[in-house]
Amino acid sequence: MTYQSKTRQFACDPAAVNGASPAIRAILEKALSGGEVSAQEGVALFRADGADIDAVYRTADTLRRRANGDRVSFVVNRNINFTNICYMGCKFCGFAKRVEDKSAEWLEPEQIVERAQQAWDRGATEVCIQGGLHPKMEGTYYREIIRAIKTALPGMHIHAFSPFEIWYGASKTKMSYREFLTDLKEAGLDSMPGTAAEILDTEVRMQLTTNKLSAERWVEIIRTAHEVGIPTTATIMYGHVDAPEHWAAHIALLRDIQKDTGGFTELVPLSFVHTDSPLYAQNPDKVRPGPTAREVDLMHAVSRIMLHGWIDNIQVSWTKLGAARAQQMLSRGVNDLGGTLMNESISRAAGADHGQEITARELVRMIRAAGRVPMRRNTVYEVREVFEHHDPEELAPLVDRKGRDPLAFLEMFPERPAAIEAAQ
Ligand SMILES: C[S@@+](CC[C@H](N)C(=O)[O-])C[C@H]1O[C@@H](n2cnc3c(N)ncnc32)[C@H](O)[C@@H]1O
Ligand SMILES: Nc1c(NC[C@H](O)[C@H](O)[C@H](O)CO)[nH]c(=O)[nH]c1=O
Ligand SMILES: N[C@@H](Cc1ccc(O)cc1)C(=O)O
Ligand code: SF4
Repeated sequence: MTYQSKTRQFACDPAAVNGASPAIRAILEKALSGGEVSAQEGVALFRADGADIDAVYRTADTLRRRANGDRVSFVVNRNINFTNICYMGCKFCGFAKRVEDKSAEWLEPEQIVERAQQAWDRGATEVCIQGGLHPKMEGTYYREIIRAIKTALPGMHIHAFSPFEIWYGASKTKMSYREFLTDLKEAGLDSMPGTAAEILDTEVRMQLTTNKLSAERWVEIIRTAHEVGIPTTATIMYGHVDAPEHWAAHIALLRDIQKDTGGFTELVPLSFVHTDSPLYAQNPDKVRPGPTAREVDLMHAVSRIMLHGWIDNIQVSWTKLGAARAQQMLSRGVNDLGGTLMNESISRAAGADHGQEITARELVRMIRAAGRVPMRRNTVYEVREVFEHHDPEELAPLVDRKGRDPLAFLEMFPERPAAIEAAQ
């Protein structure tokens, strides 16, 4: 079955393309009238300059408004990295530690459940769980984590395990990807992060990592997840040894998968954090220190344009960019600010300094300050509450589980609870 696009529309908006050069104008007009921007045309958009850049941004903003209106969404969630012990040696990663390292961490199922329970008590609807590929870990541990959480918190959405972790679990249990994914779904896995994608290009991957899942396997596992009914996010990690050709091909590949499966919920561009990354430290002449500001703007805008009608949620990662830049991306085609996260570690381990958590209240304020309407969603983009009123006193009491107003509930914690603060 082919997934049908819901938001393809066929009206060009001349104001968006005013002032652009003929070549760029033609591409943008095609996008605005419902046509598909090819990978080659995507490269031209990534290379846009001068007045062309503004036309790219205006087009992305117009398409964003058509797809999402004025709403900007976010999800109340907690990030749980159950181990940072990993020997895969991805060169860009500052998160992985060896068993003997002082900061090495391993969480038992009870500790994971305890963190999930604290998150639930603060109004979280999702736990986002990923970890290192611990050499001694049993492949059955992934299932164990899911069962432990679902037993204690049947209503918590479990967004967990990258395709690389699925590859690892399937190899260790000697199951096929389909069997392993079906088993996890049966245990309660609700959706998966589309991380481990990095850049889906063999030559780039060879420079980033020697042991990581190939691009072909990433695609195979993602397609299988979608086929067995597990939706996933999609990511691209950019700004290191890559170029516009890789970005446009990567986005076009995601679009092709989506046409077949409809299983992607969103795209999250992840800017490479170079500060404490071995990749940059070992080769500062060849590796870029993350994307430039212009590249960050264009990545969000061109993703919106190329994916329009196929993946209509473009998320900005505040952990990579910080709140102020994340807010600016709302005029570059972005309609989602991701999760509150509570404990962010992967970006911090690579040297990012944007904090561990943004509260729901802060996100609401950020979105309002950008003139948009905040919307709390669940992981699969179902609306949970819309904050239409600009006066916080007027906020309709938007009721979540057990009749509780989750924002009122969050207010009970003006400070982060000590247990959350202490958790790494
Ligand atoms: C740290 S891994 C955890 C899951 C699992 N170990 C894996 O590799 O799939 C999750 C993702 O974090 C991102 N990441 C790691 N280091 C990064 C860095 N220095 N800058 C930006 N993103 C990074 C990568 O996209 C990676 O796939
Ligand atoms: N956990 C991290 C995320 N997660 C993305 C969202 O919070 C969420 O899980 C998704 O929106 C589900 O729909 N993003 C980061 O950049 N860093 C994280 O650690
Ligand atoms: N944004 C990803 C998860 C993620 C986790 C850690 C990162 O460093 C980056 C991304 C997802 O939900 O699909
Ligand atoms: S990106 Fe994932 S697999 Fe690679 S070293 Fe880091 S934690 Fe391990």
